[in-house]
This record gives sequence, structure tokens and C-alpha cells, in this order.
Amino acid sequence: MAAQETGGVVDTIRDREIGGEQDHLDRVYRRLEEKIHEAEFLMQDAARRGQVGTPGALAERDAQVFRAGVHLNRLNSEFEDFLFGRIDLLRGKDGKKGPDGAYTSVEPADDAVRPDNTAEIAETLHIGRIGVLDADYAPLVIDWRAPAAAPFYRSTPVDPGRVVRRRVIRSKGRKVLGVEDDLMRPELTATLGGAELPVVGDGALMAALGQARSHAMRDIVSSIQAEQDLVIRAPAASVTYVEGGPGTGKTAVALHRAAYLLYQDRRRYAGGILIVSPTPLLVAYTEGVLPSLGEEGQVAIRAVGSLVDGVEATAYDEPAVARVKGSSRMVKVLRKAARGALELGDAPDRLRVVAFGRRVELEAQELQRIRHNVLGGTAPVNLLRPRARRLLLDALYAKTGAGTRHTDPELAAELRSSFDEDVSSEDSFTDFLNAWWPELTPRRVLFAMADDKLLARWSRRVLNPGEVRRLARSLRRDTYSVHDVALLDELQTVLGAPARPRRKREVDPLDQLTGLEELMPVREESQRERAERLAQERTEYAHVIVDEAQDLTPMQWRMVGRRGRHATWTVVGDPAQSSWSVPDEAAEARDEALGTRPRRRFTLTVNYRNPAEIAELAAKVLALAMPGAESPRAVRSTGVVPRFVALGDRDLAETVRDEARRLLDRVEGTVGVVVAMNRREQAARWLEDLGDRVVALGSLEAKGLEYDATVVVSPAEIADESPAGLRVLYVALTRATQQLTVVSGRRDEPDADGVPDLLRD
Ligand SMILES: Nc1ncnc2c1ncn2[C@@H]1O[C@H](COP(=O)(O)OP(=O)(O)OP(=O)(O)O)[C@@H](O)[C@H]1O
Repeated sequence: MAAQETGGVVDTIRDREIGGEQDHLDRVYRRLEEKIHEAEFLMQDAARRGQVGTPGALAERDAQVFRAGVHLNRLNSEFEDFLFGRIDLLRGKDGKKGPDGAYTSVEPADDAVRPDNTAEIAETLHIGRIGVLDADYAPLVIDWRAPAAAPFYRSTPVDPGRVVRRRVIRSKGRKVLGVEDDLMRPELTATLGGAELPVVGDGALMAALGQARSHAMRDIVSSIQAEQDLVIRAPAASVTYVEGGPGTGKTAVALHRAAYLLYQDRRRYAGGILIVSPTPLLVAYTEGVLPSLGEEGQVAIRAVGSLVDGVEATAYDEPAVARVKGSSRMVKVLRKAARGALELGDAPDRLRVVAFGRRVELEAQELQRIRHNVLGGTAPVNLLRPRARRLLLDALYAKTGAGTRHTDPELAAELRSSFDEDVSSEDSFTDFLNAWWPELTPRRVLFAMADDKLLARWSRRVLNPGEVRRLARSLRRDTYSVHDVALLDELQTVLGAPARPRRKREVDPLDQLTGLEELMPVREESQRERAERLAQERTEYAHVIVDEAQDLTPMQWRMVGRRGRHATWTVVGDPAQSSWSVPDEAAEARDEALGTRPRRRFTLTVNYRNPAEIAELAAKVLALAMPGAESPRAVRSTGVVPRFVALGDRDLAETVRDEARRLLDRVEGTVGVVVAMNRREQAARWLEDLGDRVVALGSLEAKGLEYDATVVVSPAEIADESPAGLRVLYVALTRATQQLTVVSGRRDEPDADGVPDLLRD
């Protein structure tokens, strides 16, 4: 027996407690199996009814297929740690139960604790990824998002509510591996079924934080902290605004909030949740979290460079160009360019048609006047084409003099309509219109802006000559940059989508039911097609979550704003990590995107990522980057101080390789090497043969990511990259969960210990 082998009383208690949880988990799985059989039976029954074919039977079949499909889909998903928590509670103030079968009151009854500080546990709840009721509707597992699960996250020794003991259960598949307890009321002697309530382990949070990191973020569902839980469960009305320093869990909280909102109101969020992330790397790092929480389908995680369909931009502009492209001054330039690009078609300078048997012409000046007239308003350029066509016909008709020849209005109207019909079917007219008022695409206009002379004309009094030159040059590249995407999106609005005949949707009887995104095996293919079509057609979302919001430029805010005009929002960010150099301008664009919706503000204060030793070093840069800003409190310390390395007589490549190799030997998980943006290709080559645990990153790509260990290469180079360089350096220094090495380049002026000038006291 394990208890005898190790010989400790503690281990005996631990084993007994693990055994108890194992019994519970076994009951849960037995119940899940029953539910799966039930669902399978329903599916078969539905299939039989389908053959009857009367309308009533078909409708009932659809409803049954739907319900059974939902069950099967949920139950068939194998979760690593399906059941992860438990709370033992005192009797509540009232005896009322909620829909999940648990008592609702948060506060204990006045007499729940006896005068001698003893109490009886009145209710035990197990918390898991989905809710499971037993055959008598008693809760076997409470969904982590249900109100009854909130005390699992909210209870603290200062404000324990009814919770006496909070337990995190670690399991793999069907086997319970361990338990970790926290006592919320250590002063109490509580009993459960007559026996004293035991306490095992020393805290689940620390165990989670110390684990090695991989290239995929893990969910934090078993260790969400109270201040984070308040954000996750904040009501969805209007704007939830969250600030917090590096590592305070903003990204994790945003993802868990998406899952929570879907649970709360699936029907409302069938309109889709959009999560905007700064880089494809962060998308890849975080996209597994929602599926692990049992949510897929309704949430789109998109990098800010991939928000426009058909474009996946990863290239970065040099800071001076990015500053122009991101600025709201571009709105004016783009409006002018969209109108100016009309003139670039190869239309002849006169329009000549044959009507009523003779030639009718419009001269260049007349055409110019018509164009000017049509463009008078602010309507989208492509949508003005029908108006341009009509004014051309008006002018041609006036030239024929036919309008004055007939006084009978009916006859005149008939004549006019046959004129319109004849002329507009003439090739000479349609060819002219196509060239003179071409259907413009955002790409075509942006391409036209790559011409210095044209751009100078369109940006007169908005951009200076140096800005024009740099912008035009950057647009001559053959790939789009991340900042170009917001320009393309703005142009789409300025141009308007050309009118297309609407595709008629086939009628789907299941449309009347909610939650269809939870796939049903029998209809899997058509459901997927439907989801894809919906995603393609979707240009607006019911809820928009912006991660790393401090980095959005004004033009990007406009782009994101258009996707959530009627949405509620969750905006998470940290001004101290902003890589955008004109924060006031971005704040203005953000306020415009969010409109006048009221904001509920939250601040996260605890750094769960960096050990205190690394956080302390980063705080020095924070003091330079944003004097007076407060660092979040690091929750743990490892005793390993950051290492400083100067080049000496070795070169940078060799030094960085050696340091990366050294860290690979010291940590189990990943190593990130952060360099200035213009060194990223070079750094990738340095690390080529060190395996896939190590990654080279440009400073801007490090956003939001984390590694067991990091090498930050030449702080001075990173800081000098742009006006926001110190804040970017702050980001780079806060990526490690265990160890940090700083390599100084020539520019860093390291002291005798290798500490670069920027990081000295
Ligand atoms: N309650 C928690 N329990 C366990 N781990 C947590 C908790 N909160 C945060 N973490 C972990 O801390 C790390 C940092 O979280 P996250 O990336 O969400 O922070 P962030 O505020 O977005 O950071 P940054 O601003 O630097 O991008 C992650 O590994 C996350 O899993």
C-alpha cells in the first residue's frame, strides 16, 4: 500500500482523499455513459421517424436530432481534466436552490458556525468543464461558468462566504492523480459526515505556475483568481475595460470570458465573438484554449493583420512608415485616393454614341463636370456608379434635343426610356462607362498610391514630402504589411462593396433551433459548410474582445470598430507595453470605436508569469518608459537572478547561440530569443539547428507570448528602434516564466558585470 510504503500519516490522508475523489469521478463517468446511450438511442429513433415522412414527424425528428447531437458532441469530447474542483460549504442563509441544483445563497446562515468555532459542512459541489446532473437532478458536476461555481474562484480567506475548503483535483482521463487544498476558514473545525475535514497539499496555483511552458497556452480554469473571476463574469453590457501589467492574466481572462459569455447567453452570441490579437504567433499560441474549455465555432481569433478576408499580413513597416500608416490622417488621404483613382482608367476623353439615328457626343469638359457633380457627396465611390451612368444619359439625352420636342409627358417618358435602353446597350457606352467609372477595389487604389506623384497630390496638406516618399516606397513592396490591412479595410468602406445579386439561402428546418454550431454527426458536412458560409458572410460580431489593445493604431481601431458597431466589448491592455508612439491619437480613435457605451473598468494587479527576480529588473525599464507607473506584484520567486553576458571577444551570433543552448539545458520547456526587429531573420539563422524548443522573435512579435526562459539581445538596439522602444523593451524583458539572460551588444555599454547601461540602478 502506498501509505505504508511512504509511512506518513499525511500520505494516508492524501490517498484516502484521492480515493474519495476517484469514487466521485467514477460516478460521473457512469452517468455520462448513460447519457451517451440515451443520446444514441434518440438519434436512432429520430432516423426511424425520418422515414415516416409526415410533416409533423419530420419536425419532431429535427428537434430530436438536434438535442441528441448536442449531447453526443459534448459527451464524446475527451477532456484531460474533466473534473477539476470541489468546494465544501456551510449552510446558507436561505434554503433556496438554483437551476443547477445547488443552494444559491452566498453568505452562511447566522447559526452555521457554532459558538465554539465548529461547523458541519452542509453542501459539497464538484466543479468541471460542463455540468452533469444525476438521474434525480442532483448536481454531480457544476459547470465552471454557472453561478454556483463562482465561490470556487471568488472565495478568499478574507472574504470566504460559505466556502470552508477549496480543492483543486488533478486528473488524467478517468484517473484522479492528486488533490491540492486551500482552507478559506482556517479558524474553523469543520466536519463532514461526522469526520473532521482534512486538508491536503500546499496550493494549486503555485503548482500551475511552476510548470514548463510549451508552444500552446493552457487554460487556467482550475486556478482562476478572485480579481480575474470578477472580469470573466462581468455582465456583458457595454464595454468591459481591463488594464494590468505583464503576466497578470489579461489574455487568459479574455479567453475565459469568451467561454463564459457563450455559456451565459448562447443565443445572443450566436452572432459570433471576435477576438483580435496582435500577431499570428499569439493567435497560434492561444487558439487551443477555447476548445479546451469546450467552446469552438462561435469564436473567431484573428490577428490584426488578418482581419480582411484574403490577406494574411505578417510583414512590419519600419517605425516611421508605420507611424504614417497607422495615423488617422490617412482617412483623408484614402478618401482622396479613392476618388482620384477613378481618373486612372484609360477612358477616352470624349463619349460618343449613336441615338435616334445620329451621333451624340460629350466633350472632356462636360464629362469632367459630371464626374465632379457625382462625387460631390461622401457616398462610397463604387455605389455612385449608377448615378454617374444616369447623369451621362441625362446629358446625352439633353444633347439630342428630344426632351423639348414632346409636350405630352407620357410620350416624353416613353421616348426617354427607349433612349436609355438603346444607348446603355451600345458597346461604345458600356465600354466607356467601364473605363471612366471603373469598379475600384481597395488593392487597386493602394497600388495607385505607390506612385509618388499621385500620392503627393492626394495627400497635399496632410503628409509632408518625406512621409509621402517613404509611404509610396513601402507600398511598392509586393507583400502587404500589417498596417496596410487597416488601409485596405478603410478603402473598402470608402469605395463601398459593388452591388452583387444576393445568393438565395436554402431553407434549413434546423435554423429555428438554437445552438446549431454544436455539430451533429449525421449532418456534419452540411453544418460545417453552413458555419463556413456564415463566417464568410459575417462582417459584424455580437461581442468583440481586443487583446493587447494598447497597440492598436487609430486606423486599426477604425477597422476593428466596424466589426463591432452593435457589439458589446471586452478591451484588455497595458499602456506601459504600447508599441504605438502617439497614445493620445489612438485613445481618441478607440473612444470613437467604442462610442458612448458606458465602460466598466477593472485592474489586474498580480503578475503570475515572471518570478520576482525578473519582474524587479523589468521594473527598472518601466520606470524609464513610464515614470510613475506601478509594476504588478510578482506572485512567486525562484531564487534565480537574471544573467548578464557581454560579448568580450566573441561575436553576437556565437554568444547568443551559447546562451540559448545553456538555457535549453536548464529548463524543460521553451526558450525565446528576442532581438530588435531588423535582426529577426539573422537570429533565426543563428538558432537554426537548436531544435524546436527555441524560437527567435523580433521585439514586436514577442507580444503576449511567454517562454520558460528568454534571451534578450541588446536592450539598447530594441530601445532605439522606435519612439516607443523602451516600452517594447519592457515587453521583451517580461516574457520568461523562469530564467532570463540579457546579452549586451556593442551599443549597450555594459559595465564590468555585463549589465547594460539601461538596466543599471
Ligand atoms: N489564475 C491563474 N492560474 C494559473 N496561471 C495563471 C493564472 N493567471 C495567469 N496565469 C498564467 O500567467 C501567464 C500570463 O498570463 P497572460 O499571458 O494571460 O498575461 P497577460 O496579462 O496577457 O500578459 P502580457 O500583458 O504580458 O501579454 C500565463 O501563463 C497564464 O496561464
